[in-house]
Amino acid sequence: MASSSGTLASASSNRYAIIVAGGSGTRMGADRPKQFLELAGEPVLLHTLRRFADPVLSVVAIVLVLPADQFETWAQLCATYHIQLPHTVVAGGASRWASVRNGLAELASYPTGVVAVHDGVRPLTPVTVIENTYAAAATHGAAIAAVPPKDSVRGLSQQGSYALDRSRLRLVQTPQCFEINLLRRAYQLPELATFTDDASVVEDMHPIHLVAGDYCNLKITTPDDLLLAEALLRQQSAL
Ligand SMILES: Nc1ccn([C@@H]2O[C@H](COP(=O)(O)OP(=O)(O)OP(=O)(O)O)[C@@H](O)[C@H]2O)c(=O)n1
Ligand SMILES: C[C@](O)(CO)[C@H](O)COP(=O)(O)O
Repeated sequence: MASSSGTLASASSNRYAIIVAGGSGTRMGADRPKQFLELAGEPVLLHTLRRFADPVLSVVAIVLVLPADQFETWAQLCATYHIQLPHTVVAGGASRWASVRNGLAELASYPTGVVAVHDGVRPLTPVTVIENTYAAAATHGAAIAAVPPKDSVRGLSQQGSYALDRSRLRLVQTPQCFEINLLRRAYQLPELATFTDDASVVEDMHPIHLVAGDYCNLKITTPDDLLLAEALLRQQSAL
C-alpha cells in the first residue's frame, strides 16, 4: 500500500514504540507519578515496557518518555527491579502531544517503518492487540485499538441530555500505530486544544483504521483503576 509519504509500508516494516510516561498523574493523587506506582509488585511502567519488548513483536527501538525531573527515579527502579529491557529515555513536555513529539524526534534516524504510540499507564495491553495494530498500520498507514461502549451513552444539551446510538461509537485505547513518516508530518503541525490522542493529530491527513482493542486494556487514571488492574493482572498470570 502506498503510504501518505509515498513509501511502501509492508508487514515486514521495522517496528518502533514510543511509550509516553511524561505525565504527573494529578487524578491519581499519589505521592509519585502513577507510572511509577507498584502494580502486583512491580512498577506500572515496567509491566508496559515488558509487553512491547516481547520478542514476538520484533520491535527494534523502544523510546520511553519520562518527566524531565524523573530520570533518576526511573534509573533507581531499573536498578531495583533489574530492568534490562533495551530502551532509550527522553524528556517529556507540557502535554501528551509534546511528549509524543519528543519521543518521535528520538527516532529521527529511522527512515521508514511503523511506530506505535502507547500510554505508559496501560500495562495490561494484550500482545495480540499490539501485534494486530502494528500489522493494520503496515497495511492502512494508521491504525488504533478501540472497543465498543458497553453502557448506554447520552450527550449533554442545554435542555438536559439525549440518547446517543452507541453502535456508532467506540472507546479509544492505545496502542495507536502509524507509518512513521505520516506521524512525523502530523506532529510538525501546531498543537490544537482538541487533540486527545495521536489519531486526532493524524486524522485530517489520513483515515484512521480501527482494530479490536480489549476491555482489559485499562488506562490507570484513578486509584480504582489500580485495584482493577491488579486483579486482572493476577488473573492473567494464573492462566
Ligand atoms: N505531559 C504529558 C502528559 C501525559 N503523558 C502520558 O500520557 C498518558 C495518558 O495521560 P494521562 O492518563 O492523562 O496521564 P497524566 O497526565 O499523568 O494524568 P493526569 O491527567 O491525571 O494528570 C500517560 O501515560 C502519561 O504519562 C505524557 O507523556 N506527557
Ligand atoms: C490516548 C488515550 O489514552 C486514548 O484513550 C486518552 O485519550 C488519553 O487521555 P487523557 O486525557 O490523557 O486521560
